[in-house]
Amino acid sequence: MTFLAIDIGNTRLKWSLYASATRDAAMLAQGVEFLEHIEKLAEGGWASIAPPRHVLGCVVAGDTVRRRVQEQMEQWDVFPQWVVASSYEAGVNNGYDYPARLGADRWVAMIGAWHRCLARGPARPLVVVMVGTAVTVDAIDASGRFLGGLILPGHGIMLRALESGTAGLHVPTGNVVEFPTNTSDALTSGGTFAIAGAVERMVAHLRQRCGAEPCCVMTGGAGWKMAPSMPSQFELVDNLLFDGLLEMAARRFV
Ligand SMILES: Nc1ncnc2c1ncn2[C@@H]1O[C@H](COP(=O)(O)OP(=O)(O)O)[C@@H](O)[C@H]1O
Ligand SMILES: CC(C)(COP(=O)(O)O)[C@@H](O)C(=O)NCCC(=O)O
Ligand SMILES: [K+]
Repeated sequence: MTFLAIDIGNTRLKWSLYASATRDAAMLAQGVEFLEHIEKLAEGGWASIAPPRHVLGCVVAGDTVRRRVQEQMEQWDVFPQWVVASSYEAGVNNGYDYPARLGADRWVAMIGAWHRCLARGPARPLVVVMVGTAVTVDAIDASGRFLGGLILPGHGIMLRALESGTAGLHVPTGNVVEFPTNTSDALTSGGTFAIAGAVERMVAHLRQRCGAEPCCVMTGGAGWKMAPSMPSQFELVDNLLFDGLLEMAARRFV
């Protein structure tokens, strides 16, 4: 009864195989593939795993990528399900104007984070930050309603935008410092504090809106880069998307 969870972002595909589609399932195998290399999954990471009984994935990288990944599953007799954000799932209400237009990865991350915080105590408002190709900063109130969220460029996109829009900003990666005194540090610190600042504003807005201190969770491939510069209450969670997919799978595949 193994279960394969897949998270396809705009840069990388992440997958995780579980012994069952249940909340505390044992993880059997995990892998990461850059989108340029997803044709190799069937003969690479997925060649040696037992055929999964269920597959649930979220994809924000477009239909062509999704089809290419599905082709890699033809060796198995399984019909993958792909998450589409809806108006309600797994305890979370979706306040987006058009619920289905919310990125599936944001929806899954919020559901994972919501249950993670609930497992620790009474419901609190929640801020979920995902630092991937883009950065998203999403807010949920203490009743489980997604109130709305921010989308920002990620580190790579910010740097490329500055490089292509100016004549003099082609420099190596720098360090994050409070008062940068060279171009490299100025660019790296600018990007990092742009993200940290947006996050601080969202935490403040949510605290004000709900009148309670939010639970704060961060995830994503570039989360470790942001961690030292984040407001102190943030917890970095590597498997948040997979936690969310497991929550959903436990309800779908019973
Ligand atoms: N080893 C790495 N290789 C490439 N990018 C990395 C690596 N470690 C962290 N990153 C950062 O993580 C981002 C990709 O994170 P990820 O969560 O996989 O994004 P997405 O979900 O959008 O595909 C990259 O934009 C990069 O900034
Ligand atoms: C905001 C995103 C581009 C983030 O993508 P990622 O950085 O995870 O690759 C993705 O969630 C997306 O395409 N969302 C759809 C638009 C929306 O959420 O409003
Ligand atoms: K992502």
